[in-house]
Amino acid sequence: MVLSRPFSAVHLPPSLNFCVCFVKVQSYFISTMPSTSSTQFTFWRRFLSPLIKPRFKRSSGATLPEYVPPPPTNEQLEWADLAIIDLSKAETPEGRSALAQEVVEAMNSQGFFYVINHGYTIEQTRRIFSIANMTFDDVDGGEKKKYTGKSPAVYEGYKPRHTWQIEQGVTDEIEHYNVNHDVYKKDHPSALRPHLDEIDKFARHNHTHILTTILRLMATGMELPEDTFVNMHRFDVAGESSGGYYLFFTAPFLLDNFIAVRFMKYYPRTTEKTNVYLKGHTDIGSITILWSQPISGLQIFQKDSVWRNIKHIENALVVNSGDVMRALSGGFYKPTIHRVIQPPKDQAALERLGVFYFAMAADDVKLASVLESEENGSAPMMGEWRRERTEKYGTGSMRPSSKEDLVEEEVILGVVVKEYN
Ligand SMILES: O=C(O)CCC(=O)C(=O)O
Ligand SMILES: [Fe+2]
Repeated sequence: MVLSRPFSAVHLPPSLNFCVCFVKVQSYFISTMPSTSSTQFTFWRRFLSPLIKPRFKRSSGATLPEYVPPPPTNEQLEWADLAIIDLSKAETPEGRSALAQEVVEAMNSQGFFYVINHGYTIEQTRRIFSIANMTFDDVDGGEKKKYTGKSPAVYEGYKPRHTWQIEQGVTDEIEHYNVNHDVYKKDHPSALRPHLDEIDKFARHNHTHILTTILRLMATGMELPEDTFVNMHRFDVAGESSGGYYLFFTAPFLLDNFIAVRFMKYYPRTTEKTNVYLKGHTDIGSITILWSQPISGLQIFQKDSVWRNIKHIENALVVNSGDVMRALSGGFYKPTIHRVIQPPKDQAALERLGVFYFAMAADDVKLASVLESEENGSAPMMGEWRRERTEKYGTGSMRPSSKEDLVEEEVILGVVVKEYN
């Protein structure tokens, strides 16, 4: 540790000198913190950022290899009949109250819905898919290793293939790259750096336009004040804190918000052991925004106990809610079980590229129903839930349910979590 720079303010009055030294030592401490843990926080980074040497430069103008999406399947699968929410109608109060009812109905019937007119053009969306593809195809193994998430409790950076158990003796073929919604919070592989501003805009658009509108519609659908859920999903936790003594000195180290853009690539399976690529599950977080892509395989488990397929709609979003919305809404919005199986024959040999925005509440949000007036002491905090669920996922810790066939389960923080085969 080189102390000469942090302690270079020796000509200032002692009290000021102490402050400068304190801040600089803090800044050194924070800049060296392991970025995978929940101890590295936006507030301090923002506050001290002028004092921290940038770890990489932004640049732009690099060419982006174009990803050409494959055609949709020609096979006649059994498709789920999902509602289409036209987000452009949310611009007026009348439009919003009509859409809120549509969202409630869609959530109660299928649990998934499409969103169109979300504000991104086909060209903008295609560029994001090109960036996603490049993240897997144009980064070498050494760099991938360097940017692989260090903790199983946090989805950050790459998640390599073969880290989850699908069934006995079968692991996953899925590679991730997770980007915190605060895109500049961490360093990224060199191929991605010229495109960080574009990813940043994408994260902000997903958050401030799409997620926020959906959360408002869901609150309105429950006759709650429009911003009830939005307030729990602040883009920048620290930016909204009041700056009181406690928050200033303590809470920033405890708070974060693990909303992330996720790029995902499924590689074709070479073993015939199972056609399941991602086991039936409900999502850990609150809202999942899936940018529709043409390779089939995503299925939802419907009320008549039939798995039905999600059809691709060009430049639409496929939206669903997860465990967190169930908790916050007191069961009003229940998550729908879904899985990914091997794509149909005409697509089975293709790689399946996905782009997502996974929203979670901020770590300091208690996962209790907003309808309960009494404080629910046993409800977990978002941060605990996120860490426990993420850490246990795919480890094979689930056990067969004694009540339901083909279901495995375990109890996490007092909540029964299930997976479906
Ligand atoms: O790849 C997909 O289509 C869905 C993935 C998914 O359900 C998930 O990552 O939670
Ligand atoms: Fe999912």
